Amino acid sequence: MSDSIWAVLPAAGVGSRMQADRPKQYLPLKGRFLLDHTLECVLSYPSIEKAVVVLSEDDPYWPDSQFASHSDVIRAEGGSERCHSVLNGLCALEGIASDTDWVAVHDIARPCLRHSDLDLLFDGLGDSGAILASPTRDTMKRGTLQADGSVVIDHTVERDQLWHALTPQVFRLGELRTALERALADGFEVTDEASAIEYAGGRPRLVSGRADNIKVTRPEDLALAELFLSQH
Ligand SMILES: Nc1ccn([C@@H]2O[C@H](COP(=O)(O)OP(=O)(O)OP(=O)(O)O)[C@@H](O)[C@H]2O)c(=O)n1
Ligand SMILES: C[C@](O)(CO)[C@H](O)COP(=O)(O)O
Repeated sequence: MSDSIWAVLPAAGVGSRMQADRPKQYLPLKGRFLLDHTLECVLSYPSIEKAVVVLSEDDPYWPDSQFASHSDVIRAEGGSERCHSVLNGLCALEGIASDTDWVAVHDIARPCLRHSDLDLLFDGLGDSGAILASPTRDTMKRGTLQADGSVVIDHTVERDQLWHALTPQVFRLGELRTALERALADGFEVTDEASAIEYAGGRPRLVSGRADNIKVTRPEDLALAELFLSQH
């Protein structure tokens, strides 16, 4: 790829679903912070120039990261939701990166990413960018919440071409920043970068990636991440 590639790593979440005593990105995983595994993968990928790590303003753990003083790490301040943190991260690249450069947004909470998947992703970029994704393996149901708090099946979702959106998600820096700003200004809910690009009329590609590129979200995910990392 001729254009430069930059990374933005949203890492300002509180990890409430993890029910831990600290944000999940700072939980121990194979002898180091979970986020240090993610940073090692991203910063060791030759084509990535620098990584913007988006941290909570009051993050007390970061100075103990192995990458706290790394020369290819740029810090940015997190926002109230993931999309705001990502936008802050994109803005931190202004004056450093060109609007036509590629930016790869990757959840810090996905430590099992492999370089082989990054190769596939960057080789598979379309004009509107691309995201790593994994085809659903299970029958998918749409539920309806009942008055008594139970959930009943409303219908079975057509499974053909149904994918789990993963990260990294890769777009042109200026295009993504503009799409995010517009979606947020319009009050459109943005849970991943592709949804903002879609809202702006873009049609990002889905690049099939490994299903073990999990986002550590719930307590049981940590042991799974440890198993997957042991297979690297
Ligand atoms: N305001 C926020 C919220 C989330 N994130 C980051 O976005 C990624 C995906 O979000 P998620 O898995 O939901 O993390 P949390 O928001 O921390 O988890 P929870 O929803 O359980 O609180 C994580 O790397 C998280 O650190 C962020 O940078 N800024
Ligand atoms: C970006 C993402 O990881 C793609 O699946 C997901 O949307 C993040 O959602 P979260 O609720 O912020 O974890």
